Amino acid sequence: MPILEHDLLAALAGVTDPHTGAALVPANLSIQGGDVAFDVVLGYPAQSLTAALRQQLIAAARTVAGVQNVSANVSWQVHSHAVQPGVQLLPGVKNIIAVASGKGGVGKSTTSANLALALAAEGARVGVLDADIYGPSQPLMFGVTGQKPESHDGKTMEPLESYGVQLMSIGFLLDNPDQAMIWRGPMAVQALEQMLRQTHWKDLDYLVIDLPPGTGDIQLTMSQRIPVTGAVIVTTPQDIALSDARKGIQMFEKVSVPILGLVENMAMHVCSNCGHIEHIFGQDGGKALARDKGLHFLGSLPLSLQIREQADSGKPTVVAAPESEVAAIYKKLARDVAVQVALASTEQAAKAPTISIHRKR
Ligand SMILES: Nc1ncnc2c1ncn2[C@@H]1O[C@H](COP(=O)(O)OP(=O)(O)OP(=O)(O)O)[C@@H](O)[C@H]1O
Repeated sequence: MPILEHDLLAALAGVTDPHTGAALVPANLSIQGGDVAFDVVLGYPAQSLTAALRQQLIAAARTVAGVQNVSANVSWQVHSHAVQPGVQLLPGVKNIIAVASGKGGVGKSTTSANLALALAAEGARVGVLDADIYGPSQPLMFGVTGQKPESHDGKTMEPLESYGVQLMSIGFLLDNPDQAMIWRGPMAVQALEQMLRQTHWKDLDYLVIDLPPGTGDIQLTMSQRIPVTGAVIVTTPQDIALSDARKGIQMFEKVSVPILGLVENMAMHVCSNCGHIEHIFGQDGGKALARDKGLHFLGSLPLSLQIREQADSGKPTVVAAPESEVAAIYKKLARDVAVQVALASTEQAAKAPTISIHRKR
């Protein structure tokens, strides 16, 4: 019995992308006798999902009359993103994700580190730029305190590498890690931009930038000068953090940087003795803010001793306890961010004028 392509496509469309909910579109479809072969390419790193999706697609194809053998290949590819007009692109970097918070101490650096490690765990090539001049904490979180970046040509710096992630931090360039940075805005922006552009980033799908907290001149100028794909806002559910997060959102809106979503950190505390849940910083404030501003809600992280201890010991949760519930939240969050990056690219492409080239006869 001949396989009807229409029936096959309808069956495959029943398998949806776990993050976007959209039907998966098979490419390179071939039908020969009872043999069916096709590829599915996701637009975000999804190493942990491909095997299960492949099984679902094979099972769906086998429901179609006449299908005997199915060969399905599920892979993913990250595309680079168009950036704000007039901003110089960064060689070796496809997408830049800025992680920002209005208020200090809400967990922006912890989220940046775990986000980067979770993207890497999903198979992406990832870098982190620690631009937090007030308290560079990535060297500590990645266990590379005291190490210095090398330069092979006297012009560019080689990023350090930890857990497969390329790393550059303002902290590597200070002689004394406890030294306070007392830079005025323009000087800080210049130093940060230099550090960004003079690092020899190698073939990155994503560069995560841990921005300094606040919404002042430094953050505003950096968002204008750095080719940012989009921003992730980190907040706690506490009113004061939410009010500062609102200012952060306004800042990115002002400079036309898309906001990829909002993370609610320290959302609840689970007592390690009795399991009782307490909302120390308030309940669902981040969710409500995301709803109010029409932003994608990326998820909630608990206030957890494990998150704090693992980050402090130079091994953030995603690498210290990769099978834990918390690591699963970070990995889902990372895939969600990557999906938002891919969607931002599509939207940007849709806004761009279509250019058709006609050959002169
Ligand atoms: N979900 C969490 N549970 C427990 N502790 C956390 C959590 N998130 C962050 N922390 C801890 O809170 C402190 C502040 O976190 P972090 O340095 O990530 O915040 P930040 O917003 O980057 O701060 P800064 O304003 O200094 O840049 C750190 O000690 C960190 O380990």
